[in-house]
Amino acid sequence: MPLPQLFLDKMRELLREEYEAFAASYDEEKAQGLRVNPLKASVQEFVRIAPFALSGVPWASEGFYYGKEDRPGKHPYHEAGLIYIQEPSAMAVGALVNPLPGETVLDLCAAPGGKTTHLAGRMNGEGLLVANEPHPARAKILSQNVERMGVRNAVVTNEMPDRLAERFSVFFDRILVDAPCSGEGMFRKDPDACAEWSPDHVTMCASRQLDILESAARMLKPGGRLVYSTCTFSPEENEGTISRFAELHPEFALEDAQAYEGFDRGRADWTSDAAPGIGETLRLWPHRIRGDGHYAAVLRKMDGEEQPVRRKYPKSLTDRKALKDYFAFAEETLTDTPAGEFTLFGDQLYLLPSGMLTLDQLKVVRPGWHLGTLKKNRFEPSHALALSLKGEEVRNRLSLHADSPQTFAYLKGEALQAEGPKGWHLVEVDGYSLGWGKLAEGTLKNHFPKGLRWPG
Ligand SMILES: C[S@@+](CC[C@H](N)C(=O)[O-])C[C@H]1O[C@@H](n2cnc3c(N)ncnc32)[C@H](O)[C@@H]1O
Repeated sequence: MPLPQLFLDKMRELLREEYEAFAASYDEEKAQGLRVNPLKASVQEFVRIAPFALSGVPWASEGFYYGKEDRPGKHPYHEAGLIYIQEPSAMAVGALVNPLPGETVLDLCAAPGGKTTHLAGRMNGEGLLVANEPHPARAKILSQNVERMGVRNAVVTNEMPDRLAERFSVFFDRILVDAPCSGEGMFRKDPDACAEWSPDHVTMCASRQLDILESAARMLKPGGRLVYSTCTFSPEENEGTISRFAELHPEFALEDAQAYEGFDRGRADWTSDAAPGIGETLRLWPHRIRGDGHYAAVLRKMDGEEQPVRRKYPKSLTDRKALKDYFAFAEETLTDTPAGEFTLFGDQLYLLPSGMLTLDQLKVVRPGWHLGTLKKNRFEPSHALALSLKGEEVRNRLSLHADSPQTFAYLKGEALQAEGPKGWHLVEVDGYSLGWGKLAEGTLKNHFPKGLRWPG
């Protein structure tokens, strides 16, 4: 699709002598990236077993470029949640948020989950991660990715930012606003962004970004870190949005966003009344690095009110009778029973991450770690539970190799022949959990979810 002429004219004016190199980058092959999921495997472990031509992405320790011939998205390791396919520049953002285990973190515009799963990996299952996405269908995909990556401590909500801000005022240590934008950096892969582009659309995006940041500001604790990012070049949505926000919020200061070779800085001369520190923000250009276009700013909330309201925490489910079948399953199948604050959504049983507030009256896709379904007189474990378990946490497992025909048969939904005790078995690929099977009389009934099965 041809690029909008008004866009090209504007870029020519901004970039001057660099414009030709920039324009030529749209005809070059896109850099392909994947990120290793440390909840499943260490980077060293993955590099040892991966059948791909990998080379490191300099700005993210978990990130790699892969070869032209590689198809990591179609490998069993992808189903096992060992990897997330992510555009390399996008990995710079999660690295800037850099949450620590135990912190309270919000990803406000999170679908499909590239950055959320990056943050979850760095949190190592400790603390609370709220991943929000207002678009319902996209929120569902976000939740599926959170599950595939075996994340235990995430809640997925489907709300507008201002609704979340009412509940979570002054609550988070770190917030990421990976804002909806005009997507100029994605024109190569997203023809819709290209077709939708207009100067008015850029203006509308900038105004929406400011609204989203306004809600984020209300939810951040004093001392907390706010990271703002876009995948567009327009100064209105980058230096412009951040400068307007800084004008309205003197309690926020821009901090130095760590730059790597080839990264550029935000341009004070590309917006009116540039915020002090706009030169500490980052611009990633496709003609300067191996990756798409991005912008990122790191802000710190220097002061502000402390926790203003009485918090409402969820009522815990104490009905041991309702949980009886779950505990029986766990005792029989797992070496250690996951426990804590349980909650039921219909017949679906979840464990809430610790420190979570009540989710009453909010739209929630996933209130925590999905354990499974309470059926009549029995408990059926979820796929999410399988993917979050390590082999040693399960009594019975069926270990397969990535290139074994049995692995592909399992992924297609076929039953497998197997020996062992009757009951639930964790199916693993090279030691990484892939899903459940239920064994009886030498046949392992396939519980790999129907919607995820590979074509036969
Ligand atoms: C750039 S994408 C996020 C990509 C995501 N962070 C990732 O790494 O996979 C922006 C997201 O913001 C969502 N969005 C649209 N309007 C929004 C709003 N008013 N508030 C919050 N998010 C919004 C879009 O549906 C989209 O999923």
